[in-house]
Amino acid sequence: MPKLASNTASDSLQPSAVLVVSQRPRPGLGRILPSLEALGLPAVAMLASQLGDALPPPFHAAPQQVVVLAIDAESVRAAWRAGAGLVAGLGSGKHGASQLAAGAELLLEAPSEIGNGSLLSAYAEKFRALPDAAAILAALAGRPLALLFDFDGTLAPVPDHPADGCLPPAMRELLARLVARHPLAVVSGRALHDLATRVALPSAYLAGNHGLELRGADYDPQALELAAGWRPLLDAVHDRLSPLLGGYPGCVIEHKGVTVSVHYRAVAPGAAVMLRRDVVSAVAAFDGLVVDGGRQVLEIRPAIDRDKGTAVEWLHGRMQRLVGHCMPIFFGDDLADEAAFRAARRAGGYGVLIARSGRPTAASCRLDSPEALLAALASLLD
Ligand SMILES: O=P(O)(O)OC[C@H]1O[C@H](O[C@H]2O[C@H](CO)[C@@H](O)[C@H](O)[C@H]2O)[C@H](O)[C@@H](O)[C@@H]1O
Repeated sequence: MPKLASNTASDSLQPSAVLVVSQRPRPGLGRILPSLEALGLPAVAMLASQLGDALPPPFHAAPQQVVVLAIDAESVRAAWRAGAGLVAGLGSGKHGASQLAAGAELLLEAPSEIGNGSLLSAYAEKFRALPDAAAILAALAGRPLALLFDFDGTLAPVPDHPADGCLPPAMRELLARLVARHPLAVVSGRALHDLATRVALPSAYLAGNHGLELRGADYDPQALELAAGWRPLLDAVHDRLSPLLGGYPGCVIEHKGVTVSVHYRAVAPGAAVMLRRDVVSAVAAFDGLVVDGGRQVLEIRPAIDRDKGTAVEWLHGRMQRLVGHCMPIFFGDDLADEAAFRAARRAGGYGVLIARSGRPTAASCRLDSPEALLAALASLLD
């Protein structure tokens, strides 16, 4: 069966589910699920070892859309690594203190506190009031950093048409100065050759097609070979979708070699709902592909463990081999950037969300726009 991912664009400040997580099986845990469900959320209990690098998808929730109620410190750490939207602890005394020390953002001392709604309000407040990244970046000036950027919506304004995305001259000039001090990468959903032309910074690392294509001071032949093997399938899905999407005025289909984007920014809103449904059911006929949702775009890609997060891990590893320890900071704006935020966070760095207002995210701070990013980055040169 084809795998259809459920990465849909939602800016709601309400979580989609609560996971009750413990390190060891605890038969009594099921008793607290009804009080969580009374908050209006689906709730399931699971073991910390089931969380892995990203949360499993009960109810098709992305990690940042989930609250974890952790029963012990190890579960707090596992939830944090997996990118849960909010990590709360449940326990009192020393037990609770160890959960706070492990990174719990909120502590409920007893199950009776579940009903007070603090889980939901802490979740909404966290994302409504994401810290200003400008102050954080200014404090990092002079430290060894690895700077990793998304392209569209982050370094460059989102264009009306895919062909029009371009790096503003002031941003290019600033990046050229930054790359002389810090290893720097651009990690994009665009094809690598397209990205390389638009970025035009010879010493920057590049990742195209959401991490399926990588380019740096050296190459990763394994990743490139892997990507090439998927081309025939992507050709076939492109050929299937092209005539279908001809019936949707304004729709743009972009074949990027190993992924395909369907842009519906200019499609009438009512028709866009049908377009999304048609694309998902057409792709379901092809084994081995997933459809991810972005902002006014559907991204069709191979169902393999490569994304912007794996790209950040690979690039950061390469950079550290060249320059020694450096803290990764990933700047991004869209849902595909969440995996990269999680990877930066796991490596002890930061994600910076570029957005006019907060939304559930694994980023730890926010800037309003590419223009605000330009100003904040300049402080790294002070
Ligand atoms: O990962 P990124 O660098 O942010 O690239 C994501 C996609 O960017 C481009 O699409 C963007 O512009 C489109 C034209 O207006 C718009 O429809 C879409 O919503 C934007 O995301 C690019 O064309 C895609 O290939 C990238 O995957």
